[in-house]
Amino acid sequence: MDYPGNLFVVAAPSGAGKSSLVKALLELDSQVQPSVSHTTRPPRGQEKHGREYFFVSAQEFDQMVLAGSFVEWAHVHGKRYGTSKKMIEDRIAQGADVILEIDFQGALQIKRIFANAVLVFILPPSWEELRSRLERRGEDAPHVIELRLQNAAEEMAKATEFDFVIINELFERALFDLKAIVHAQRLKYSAQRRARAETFEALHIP
Ligand SMILES: Nc1nc2c(ncn2[C@@H]2O[C@H](COP(=O)(O)OP(=O)(O)O)[C@@H](O)[C@H]2O)c(=O)[nH]1
Ligand SMILES: Nc1ncnc2c1ncn2[C@@H]1O[C@H](COP(=O)(O)OP(=O)(O)O)[C@@H](O)[C@H]1O
Repeated sequence: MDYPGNLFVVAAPSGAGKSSLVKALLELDSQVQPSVSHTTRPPRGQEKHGREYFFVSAQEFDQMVLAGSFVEWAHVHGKRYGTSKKMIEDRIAQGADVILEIDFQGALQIKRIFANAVLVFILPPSWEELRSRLERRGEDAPHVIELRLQNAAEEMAKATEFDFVIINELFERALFDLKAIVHAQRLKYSAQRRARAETFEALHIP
């Protein structure tokens, strides 16, 4: 499918820093809009319904699956998470750039549907640092942190299937890399559209 806006997908193991990086990007770049997913996991301390996620019951999630409302959805860390079709299609059709913060299963599904989507994987600098970031964040119970660390190895093995990998050691450096990817994709896409318009004009295709 071809839309005027770009689609960026950021995935990472829990605690690698993807939410912090995406939040910082959104503050710097008003052309990028977030996609707010639906989830069956409970909200954390400061999270608000409709801002970080739409927090829904398992039944509400089932209804959305049955209604075909998700462009992708997946089981992650024992809960379900999904991206609503309307949320992204409306925005990229209007020319906005949309960024999805989803897991690797969702990212690979998105790439099958939107071939132009740019997939970025965020890695932590080390296992020790990943654990200490999850502990310092202080939002998850110890057993939840253990489950997230157990899942991290399988998730990180998928990094090779992504278009870009960023190592989030120094935050500002990682943010610079993410901004550069967004900028490069915009330039590439606008050059492609210009070339196509010129070809159509030369061939007298309206
Ligand atoms: N497939 C899919 N994954 C999602 C979606 N929304 C969030 N996730 C992923 O679910 C995982 C857990 O997210 P969350 O509970 O917020 O924990 P965090 O990764 O520690 O911030 C992360 O890998 C998210 O990227 C979605 O709509 N679809
Ligand atoms: N480069 C970094 N150096 C040190 N701490 C970081 C860095 N990036 C993020 N953090 C911190 O690590 C914790 C996890 O980050 P978060 O963005 O919530 O990760 P994710 O969304 O990938 O689960 C947060 O407390 C965040 O402030």
